[in-house]
Amino acid sequence: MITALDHIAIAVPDFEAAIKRFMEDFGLEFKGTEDVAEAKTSTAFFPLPPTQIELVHPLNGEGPIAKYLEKKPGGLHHICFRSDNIVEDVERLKAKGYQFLSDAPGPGAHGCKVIFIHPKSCDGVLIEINQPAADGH
Ligand SMILES: CC[C@@H](C(=O)O)C(=O)SCCNC(=O)CCNC(=O)[C@H](O)C(C)(C)COP(=O)(O)OP(=O)(O)OC[C@H]1O[C@@H](n2cnc3c(N)ncnc32)[C@H](O)[C@@H]1OP(=O)(O)O
Ligand SMILES: [Co+2]
Repeated sequence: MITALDHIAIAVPDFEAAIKRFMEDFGLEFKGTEDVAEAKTSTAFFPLPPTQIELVHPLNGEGPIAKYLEKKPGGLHHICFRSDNIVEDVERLKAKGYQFLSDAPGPGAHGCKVIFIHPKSCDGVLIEINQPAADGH
C-alpha cells in the first residue's frame, strides 16, 4: 500500500549552487548528500514534513540525470511514493498495465528499495516507489 509522498525530486546542473539555494535562500534543513552508485546519481535531501525535497545530479557525469540534463536546464524530475510492501504494489500496478523500468526493486538512497514507473504510463510523470529499510531512515 502506498502510504506517503516520500519525496519530490529536482534535477540540478550545479549541485553545490542548488544545495546552497535550498539551505540559504529557502532556509530548509540540509540532511546531507549521498551518492547512489547503482543509480549513477548524487542526491541531497531536505526534509519538509510530511515529505522531503531530493536534489538529483549526475554521478561522475553519466546516468539518467546526465541524459535528462542534456535536454533540459533542470526541472522537476520525479515524485516518489513510499510503500509498505513494494513487491505487492509492483505486482498490483503491473497487473493494471503500468510499465516498470526494471523487473525488480533495486537500491536507492538511505538503504531504501526503489523502482520506477515509465513516465508514459502516468501522464508524463516519472514515478518512483520506495520502501524504507526495516530500520527506517
Ligand atoms: C538515488 C536513488 C533514487 C532515490 O532513492 O531517490 C533516485 O531518485 S534515482 C533518480 C535517477 N534515476 C532514474 O531516473 C531512473 C529511472 N529513469 C530512467 O530509467 C530514465 O531516465 C527514463 C525515464 C526511462 C528516460 O530515459 P530514456 O528513455 O533513455 O530518456 P529519453 O531522454 O530518451 O526520454 C524518453 C522519454 O521520456 C521522457 N522523460 C525522460 N525523463 C523524464 C522525466 N524525469 N520525467 C518525465 N518525462 C521524462 C522524455 O522527455 C522522452 O519523452 P518523449 O520525447 O515524449 O519520447
Ligand atoms: Co528519488
